[in-house]
Amino acid sequence: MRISLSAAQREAVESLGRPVLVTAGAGSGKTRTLTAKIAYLVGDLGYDPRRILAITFTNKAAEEMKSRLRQITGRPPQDFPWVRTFHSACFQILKEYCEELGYRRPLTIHSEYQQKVTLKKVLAQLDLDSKYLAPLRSAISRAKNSEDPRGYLAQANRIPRRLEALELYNEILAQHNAVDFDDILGLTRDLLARNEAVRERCRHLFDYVLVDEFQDSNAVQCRIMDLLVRDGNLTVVGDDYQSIYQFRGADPSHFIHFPKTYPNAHVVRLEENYRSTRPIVAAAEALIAHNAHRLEKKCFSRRDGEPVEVREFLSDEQEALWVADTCRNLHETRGIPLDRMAVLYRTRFCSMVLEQAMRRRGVPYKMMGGRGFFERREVRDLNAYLLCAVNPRDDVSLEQILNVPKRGLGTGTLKKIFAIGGSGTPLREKCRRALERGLLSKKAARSLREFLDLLEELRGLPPASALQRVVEACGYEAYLRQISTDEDDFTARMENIQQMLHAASQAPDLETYLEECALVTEEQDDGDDGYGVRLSTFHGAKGLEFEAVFVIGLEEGLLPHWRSLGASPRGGSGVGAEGEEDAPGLEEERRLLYVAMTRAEKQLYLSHAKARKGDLVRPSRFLAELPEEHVRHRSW
Ligand SMILES: Nc1ncnc2c1ncn2[C@@H]1O[C@H](COP(=O)(O)OP(=O)(O)OP(=O)(O)O)[C@@H](O)[C@H]1O
Repeated sequence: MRISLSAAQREAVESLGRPVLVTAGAGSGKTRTLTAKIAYLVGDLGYDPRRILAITFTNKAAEEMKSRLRQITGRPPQDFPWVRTFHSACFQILKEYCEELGYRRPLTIHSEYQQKVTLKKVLAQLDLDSKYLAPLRSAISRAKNSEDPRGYLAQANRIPRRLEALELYNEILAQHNAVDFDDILGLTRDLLARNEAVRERCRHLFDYVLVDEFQDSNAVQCRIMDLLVRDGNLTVVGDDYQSIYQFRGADPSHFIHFPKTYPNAHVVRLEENYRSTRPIVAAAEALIAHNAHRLEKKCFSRRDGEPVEVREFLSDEQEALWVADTCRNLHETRGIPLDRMAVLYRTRFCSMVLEQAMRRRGVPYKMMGGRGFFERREVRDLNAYLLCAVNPRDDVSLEQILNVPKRGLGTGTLKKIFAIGGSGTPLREKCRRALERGLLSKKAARSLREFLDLLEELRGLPPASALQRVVEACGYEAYLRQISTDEDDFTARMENIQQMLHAASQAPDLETYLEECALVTEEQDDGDDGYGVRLSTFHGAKGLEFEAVFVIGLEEGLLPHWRSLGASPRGGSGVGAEGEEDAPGLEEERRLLYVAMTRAEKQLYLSHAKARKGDLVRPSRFLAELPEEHVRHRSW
């Protein structure tokens, strides 16, 4: 099968022999072009698909790309082992060479939960208030994604003793023979940069490198890419207008300066938008033109359509009811399926009023980006058993399940166990010593012995059997009944376990299963399934498209968000006269609105209320930047 391509898309596909930068607008077929290029390399030019590294933004996008490649080339997904996210690709390298960095095999990845538990311990050891947990976690994450982590952290002066905290945190990770999500990139960069033999071996793994969503790459990712590419065999694709992860360290300047970094680069522009109508594209273009930092391109659409509608409401409740009514109306009068409509908002709290309105009006809806699957309690608990089986030094996981479900190890018993040995003694060892020394009651000792034996037994089992064994041996179902709020909650949790069993049955061994879990932990659950209007944050809607889109809450303080401007919640102190605001922050907020607007194919509604959460608010300044000829204003 061949994909039909425009002349510009074909130019991007067939350009070889030097680095290619595809700078493209929203809905211009970026992913389509990248997939077509891989198919071209493999099908037309005879490249070995196993030697093509193609980086996607999410694991889901990697799966979609492989399934698309199967349709086009007829080759199964396992023929494309290097279609992966940056983290997943780097972890393949890191786990192979981890001994060079002083780790043992298997190297494990600490999840968000494990990271938080460890950081709480760090704060306690340094006598720091627990209020520093969130700021410390994000500062460490950003530091690890920068070129100079200690230098970066030194500036985060809101957090006392932060450099010591970083050191202690890294020490604990090393004791657990684990890395965190951000280390995966930083350590791979260090490995490739400092170890010439490893670098050469890794560079010769790939004949061609492609990167999707390049605008959201950070400094470390760009450096890794640079270290892996040979002979200019590189194509990056992206849209700097859609860079919305600066708060996480992404830096669109790598994209913007690509032609400077690679002076022989071939730049291809994809400017035709195949998704949205002309008024939508024109409105989004006019908005983004207010950003000073961007690569020039002229996006257009050939499809006619209705103007973008801007609505004003008295309150957020009124806005939400109108959205619910209009969704129903669009469904009944125009036949638009509810799951082809989306309501998008800047921050999560906006969804509460919306959900109430949807329920009142009986409009089915589906929240996107809820708690990630792997962060749910039952999933976390059961995986912790497997983590302990694989890594006897994973104290965080062991502590988590030592008495879950309850196995008669009371607080007194646990205290005795924890007191054995020094802080460097692994918890598993402490448990063993407690048994040897006969410190526990008969009942507690029997229970602990059974628990440790179970962990040993799990080691040798295939992943699905290991999970099943934990559920049975620990009476996990009965435990879930106790903690579930009602029958529906219990059923949902049991379904999650079924889902885990299915995922586990696809993995060849425990290590691979756990690695895959850890690598998707950071991704949001996208709520693909189920019928109903999609409710999502702007960030969660990245890459998606809907026939009708409602962008709500276009008010100062919410968009641009006060935090992005360095202001206070009510817009008071912090922001001075115009020009004093944080310009990069403001530009990122504008890009966020650009992303939200360009999700719409045919209908786009932008709305704001005069009062939100009971506070009086002003319309967003971005509304005044939209072109009058493509906008229709309506008030309540
Ligand atoms: N040459 C083409 N002919 C017809 N339709 C196309 C063409 N290229 C892309 N499309 C369609 O345009 C829509 C947008 O494509 P795609 O999702 O790949 O764009 P994108 O650039 O990744 O979008 P965004 O960055 O906004 O998420 C899709 O529905 C796709 O099928």
